[in-house]
Amino acid sequence: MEAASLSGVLSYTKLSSSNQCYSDDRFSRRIASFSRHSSNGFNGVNKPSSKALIKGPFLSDGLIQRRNLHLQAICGVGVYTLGENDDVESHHSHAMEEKIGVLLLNLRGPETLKDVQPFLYNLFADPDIIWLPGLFKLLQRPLAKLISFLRAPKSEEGYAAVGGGSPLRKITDEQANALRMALKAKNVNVSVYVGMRYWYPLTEEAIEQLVVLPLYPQFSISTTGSSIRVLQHIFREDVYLSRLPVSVILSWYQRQGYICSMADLIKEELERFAKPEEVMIFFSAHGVPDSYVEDAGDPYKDQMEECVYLIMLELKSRGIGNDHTLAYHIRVGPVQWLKPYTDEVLVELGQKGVKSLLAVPIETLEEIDMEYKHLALESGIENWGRVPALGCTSSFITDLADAVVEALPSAKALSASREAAEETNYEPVRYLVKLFFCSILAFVLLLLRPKVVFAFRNHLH
Ligand SMILES: C=CC1=C(C)c2cc3[nH]c(cc4nc(cc5[nH]c(cc1n2)c(C)c5CCC(=O)O)C(CCC(=O)O)=C4C)c(C)c3C=C
Ligand SMILES: [Fe+2]
Repeated sequence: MEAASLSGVLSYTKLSSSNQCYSDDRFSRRIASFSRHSSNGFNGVNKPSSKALIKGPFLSDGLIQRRNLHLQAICGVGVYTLGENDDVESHHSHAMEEKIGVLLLNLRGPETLKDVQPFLYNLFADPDIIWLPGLFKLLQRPLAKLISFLRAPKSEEGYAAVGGGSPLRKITDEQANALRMALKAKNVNVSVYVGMRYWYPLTEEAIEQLVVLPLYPQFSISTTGSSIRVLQHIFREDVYLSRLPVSVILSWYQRQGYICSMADLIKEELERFAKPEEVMIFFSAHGVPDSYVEDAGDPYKDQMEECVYLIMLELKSRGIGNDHTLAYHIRVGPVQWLKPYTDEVLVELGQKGVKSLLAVPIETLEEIDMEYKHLALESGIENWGRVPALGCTSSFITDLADAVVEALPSAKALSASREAAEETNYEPVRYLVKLFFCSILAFVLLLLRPKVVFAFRNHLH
């Protein structure tokens, strides 16, 4: 298992659809609601921290070298904590007796169609999602606005087809509850938090140790990485949090429990076909731009390929030797994304005479069923099946609970106090220069708007 401590849980706050102002780069504004599933059944929202972050509104990260360093720091093998202050004692003993919190990180999709554009804005305003070079970074927010408006109609169509909103929040809440129960069954009493907003209940409840569990099996800079980065900043702001022993589970795609649960689901769905042995197993994963992998060393592609290999190995050990393919969906903007692309592969498979196909989505993207099923059937595939999401499958949740227990001994304070962080990060002159350039560029962009809109529209649709 790969694990580390904090730094980005909050991008799930960032991706919140409910309030566009969270996209403001000040982390304090990103702290919105967060819900808790604890033994006493409380599930509430608290007011935001009054301790706003003092950092300048533009984060200084973004350079590829820095990203590489960041990745080196957080992609180690084994349970690893990101504590920056080596003086802080690591807590290896009595973990079970301490008051433990588990923080689940997941993307919070738009809950209604009205939320789609603000959700997209928050997503594109994230410097870990859209990387702009040099001074172009100053355009992040105006560009995010523009792209979100252009992309919104296509996204809305997708969400309208699945009931008008993302099911992720509900699924994550259910998983939180199931995980708490699974840990209780192992005699580990925890409070499980979802989303990571309003950090203060942790303080109020005197949580003594925290495990951060992103609900992404594979690590990517744009998901777990982004979240961890933001979380780390937030923790620096608070004396209590900066000392809290924390471990982060960076990825869990290779865990036996996850692999076996996926194999179980695939086997079950294969059996529904008239000739299971002739079915092509089609893994479809969310894409990332090529540059994430090529230039910044994002391990996502390698981890995805290894994950598919392990699932197929498990199936083979059960006597299932079907053909399989891995492709990537979601492309945004005029850059190369991981290939092969799901839509292209489906057409090719149909043309090659594949008649039966079982889609295995690695994330809960409902468009697999809508858009891609339609495309597959049009391309000559006759029998379509789809593996359901793992959701609260008990073998899967039990394995996540084991992952939490295994991560406990490695918890270590995040530390690096706010004062220290400010010294290194708060640069008022730099901030003012950026603000100045940003205003000019935003103004120019507004003047050019019709042309820019036209150019982007061609790429986005
Ligand atoms: C713009 C770039 C994007 C990157 C990079 C990216 C990485 C990434 N995302 C997920 C998981 C999910 N993404 C989801 C929706 C979604 N993602 C993007 C863009 C990027 N994602 C967009 C524009 C959207 C909205 C849908 C659309 O317009 O097509 C979802 C679905 C959430 C839901 O509402 O249910 C998930 C899950 C991963 C794992 C990842 C990097 C590996
Ligand atoms: Fe995405």
